[in-house]
Amino acid sequence: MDHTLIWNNCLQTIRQNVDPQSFQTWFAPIRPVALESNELTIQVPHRLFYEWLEEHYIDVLKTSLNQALGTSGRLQYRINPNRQEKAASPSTKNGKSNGSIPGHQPAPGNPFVIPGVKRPRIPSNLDTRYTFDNFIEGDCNSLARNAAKAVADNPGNTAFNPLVIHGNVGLGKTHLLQAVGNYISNKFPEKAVLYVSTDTFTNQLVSSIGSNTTNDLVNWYQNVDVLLVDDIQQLVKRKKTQDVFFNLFNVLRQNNKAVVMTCDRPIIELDIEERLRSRFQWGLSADLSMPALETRMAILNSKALSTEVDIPAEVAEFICFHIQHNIRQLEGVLNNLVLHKGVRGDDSIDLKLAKEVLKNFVSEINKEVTPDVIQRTVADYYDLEVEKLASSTRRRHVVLARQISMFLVKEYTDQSLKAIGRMFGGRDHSTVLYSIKTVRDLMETNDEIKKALGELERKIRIGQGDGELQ
Ligand SMILES: Nc1ncnc2c1ncn2[C@@H]1O[C@H](COP(=O)(O)OP(=O)(O)OP(=O)(O)O)[C@@H](O)[C@H]1O
Repeated sequence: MDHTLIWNNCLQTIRQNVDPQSFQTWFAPIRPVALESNELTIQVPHRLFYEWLEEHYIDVLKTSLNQALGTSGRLQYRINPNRQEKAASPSTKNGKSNGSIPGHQPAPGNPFVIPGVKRPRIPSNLDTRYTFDNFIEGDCNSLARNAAKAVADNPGNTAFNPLVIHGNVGLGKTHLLQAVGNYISNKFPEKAVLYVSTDTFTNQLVSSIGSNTTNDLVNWYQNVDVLLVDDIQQLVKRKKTQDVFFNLFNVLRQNNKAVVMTCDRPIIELDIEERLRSRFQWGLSADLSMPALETRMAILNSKALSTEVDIPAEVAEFICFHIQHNIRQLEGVLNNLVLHKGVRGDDSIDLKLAKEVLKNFVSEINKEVTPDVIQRTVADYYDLEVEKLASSTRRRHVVLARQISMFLVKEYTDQSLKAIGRMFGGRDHSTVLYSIKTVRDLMETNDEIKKALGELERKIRIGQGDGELQ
């Protein structure tokens, strides 16, 4: 029997077992090429295609083969050599021509091209404003920043792949992701870099399913050397996107293509298929946490410099004291300051203006010194999470920060010893008393502590916009 006849018999069985769209997408492009000793060889357009078949249609393929060739029938895949060559050819990489060549399959369509608009290159979708040079480094981000730079220096050849950068809203994930792309685009112009949000990828997938071009979509993505995917938390609840992304990710990784992704939570907390999660965990996961006061001030100053505005140090400190959780908000304050300054027709940015602007960003600018303000100031000063102050940790620098906080709360507020104990993790009043005495003694004997307390008291007053600033 001839291979075409056998494959047509297989197709009949398959047609009865899969929906018409899947049949069209995954079986119509297959070509039978040989039949030898009960082994049928079929040609598939590309490697991902074959992996997809193995993953999703192995049972139906087996059944159809059993029916056509008996239980001893075997299946062999061959990847279309024309298609492979074409995918790797520089002309496709640069996206020069998507037109069909006689005897060849047409190159996969560029999913970023809006119909009717000619886009000759793979568009990297990069925003050139985001670079490593203008990313301010601090303890909060140094692992992520250094890992991103390592990928940028040596794309696809780092010890870890993928790199996942995770962190809360507005802490610089997209900035770093884009910085990787911009750096590589400059240093290795021959590399095809692509930045895509998970939402865009999903939309492309949905529209490709509608037009039966999913193969083209995944094939096109395989031409990318560096794939930068933003906001992978958007994969949650999108089963089909997870499936396609899983296969694409495998192919890219097998081919030493660099993959960098961002996520708003650690991968372990991402509710996605286990196989995908474990793939993501192969690489390095680096988090971005909230920058300490000094780093926030450095970021604000750097943004102010690039906007050519001058913010006095005390005003910057006042702003950064209040904007703690989101650098995007810090930029928002800066933009508003510039705007108000223009409207006022005055050149200076002072504390009064900063207070006015800040009212739109924080619910309350503290009028009085509260225990909360003190705790935040001390935690910031010692570069600790504020929760640590109420924890049971006995680490020396945490204990010192806790004792100083208790001392300051007693000095600046009318809270009782019992109430202070409660706010520091349910400690009893004698512990509070002991802490206060310890700090008093240290102030007498230890210059460093004395200096730290002076600085902390200054910060607490600045936090209120009080003290020597007015
Ligand atoms: N360390 C930093 N140095 C300089 N700019 C920073 C830094 N961190 C954040 N930014 C700036 O803060 C803004 C918000 O950053 P970005 O958009 O990268 O946040 P994100 O973590 O991706 O937020 P989202 O979760 O909302 O997508 C950007 O304009 C970015 O330039």
